[in-house]
Amino acid sequence: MAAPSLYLYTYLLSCNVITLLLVVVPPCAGLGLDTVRGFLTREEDTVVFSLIERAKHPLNLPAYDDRPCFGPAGRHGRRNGSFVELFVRESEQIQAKAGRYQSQQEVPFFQPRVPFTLAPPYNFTTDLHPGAASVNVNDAIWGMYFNELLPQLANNGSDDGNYAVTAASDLACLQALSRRINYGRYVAEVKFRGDQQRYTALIRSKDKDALMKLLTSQAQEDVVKRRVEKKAMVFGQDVTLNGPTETGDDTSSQSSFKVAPSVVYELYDRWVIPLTKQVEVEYLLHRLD
Ligand SMILES: C=C(O[C@@H]1C=C(C(=O)O)C=C[C@H]1O)C(=O)O
Repeated sequence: MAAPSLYLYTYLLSCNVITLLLVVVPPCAGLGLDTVRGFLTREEDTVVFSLIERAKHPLNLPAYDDRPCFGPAGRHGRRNGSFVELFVRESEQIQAKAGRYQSQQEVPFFQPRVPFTLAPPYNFTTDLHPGAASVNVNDAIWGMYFNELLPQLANNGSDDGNYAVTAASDLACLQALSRRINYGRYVAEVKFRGDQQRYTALIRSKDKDALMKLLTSQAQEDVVKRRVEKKAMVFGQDVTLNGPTETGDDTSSQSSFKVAPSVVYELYDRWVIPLTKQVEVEYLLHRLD
């Protein structure tokens, strides 16, 4: 049985067919720049809606206190992070058990402690290079979300004690942002496959600046920022059956939208796009591992 395949292999190799196949056919066809950009465009909807949801609630500061007056005490009587941290950690555990992180598109903020047992296994596609697949910037996303974005997002109402609902909204925002930003791994994979020679040279010389320059498209970034600002205007209107929508034409003030479109623009400008590009560079640096 083995002999014919060995002969065939030797014959194909001698014709350089295998080498040709390996070079011309990428290991996972079907992933292209249009496809990955289409994914990012759809993710914008999820990000904007999650921000609109969180903006319904007041800040609810006690939920973010590292020494909360509620929640289980940790070992030696020490508190185990804030209520929100606990909420995210435990929610991720059940989602890990249900298989969420079997997909490479999903990256948890905390290491899952439990095996995936709740659902039948699914054969997720593995488009990423194994040596680079674990690259992510979830720590930076966590800090940015709580320190920079949330204070601009939450409404000005007083504490309503509804911490579980507030934390669930935070989790939705964090997961949407994480999926969007860490999807930079897929974008980088596509760009690498599209220009292997140039990327390989820069990866070998570990030239981060040149990699950043090569993967950047300023025109695309401008489109993305203007589009998310517009989505915040369109999705953030009050819809009524009588006459035109009550708010939301381009001349309305920022405060008449559920989330200020300028906050969404700035979020993408200062954080989402730069962090996505950071993921792309980090991924590429491990692309030949
Ligand atoms: C994601 C891409 O790579 C970079 C990052 C972008 C983004 O985060 O939206 C947009 C353009 C590029 O500078 C891309 O080319 O689409």
